[in-house]
Amino acid sequence: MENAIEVRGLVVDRGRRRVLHGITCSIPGGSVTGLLGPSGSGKTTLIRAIVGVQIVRSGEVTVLGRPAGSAPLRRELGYVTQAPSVYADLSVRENARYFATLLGLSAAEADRAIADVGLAGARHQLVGNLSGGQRSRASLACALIGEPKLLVLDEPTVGQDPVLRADLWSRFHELAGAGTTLLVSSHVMDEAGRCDRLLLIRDGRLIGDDTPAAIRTAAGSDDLEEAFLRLIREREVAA
Ligand SMILES: Nc1ncnc2c1ncn2[C@@H]1O[C@H](COP(=O)(O)OP(=O)(O)OP(=O)(O)O)[C@@H](O)[C@H]1O
Repeated sequence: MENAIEVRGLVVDRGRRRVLHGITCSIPGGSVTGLLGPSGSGKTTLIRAIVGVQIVRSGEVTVLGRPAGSAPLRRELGYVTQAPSVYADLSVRENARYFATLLGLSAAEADRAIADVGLAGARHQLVGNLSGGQRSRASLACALIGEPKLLVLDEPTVGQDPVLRADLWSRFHELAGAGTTLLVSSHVMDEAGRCDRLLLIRDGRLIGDDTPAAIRTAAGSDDLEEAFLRLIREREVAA
């Protein structure tokens, strides 16, 4: 399958610190790729470079065949940040309909996205009165409107209960089955096994880029958390 994202030699400095040290990876189209790593390892920075809002020191990021951040990508890409980006003083439905209108889409598209994230029952509630997990889902619904070709989700399952998390992951795979590419960051290792591919990042360097099965085999552990730790130790020994 063709790659939806190509990252070559990406170096990013934030403040006075180098936070990405020459990342190179490819993300195949129509797949769910997990971006896993500890807090502060550079996941959000890599995501920001992919969505085109990060100043980069050097390297190249190509998204759907165009340089990251190019204007035509705006309609092709849905980005959900860690902080929900919805209006607190509007209802779930008003938010979704507002985003649909911006894209020239119908109210029905907005309602479908709300149902997709399991918020149909709360559609008339003000976003400001929702729980944190519901607010994240409202944000996700707005990103789903218009069926973007690429969905970049920064920790979308934080604060969700196990049933909803499972539902969201099923939805991600349905979307991928229909051709959407998803890049999903998480620091929850039990979610890693749900991805088609994994990018493991630590201290701004990629230490794994493969399927969960291949990462388990390479590290000699069925447990992905343990496999990740072994990969870290191997690199420390080699350094
Ligand atoms: N605006 C900024 N100015 C300076 N340094 C920053 C800035 N934003 C992030 N950093 C630093 O860049 C590094 C990578 O941060 P990043 O947010 O990409 O990590 P992360 O893996 O997404 O973490 P988390 O899982 O906690 O969200 C961290 O060391 C962080 O302190």
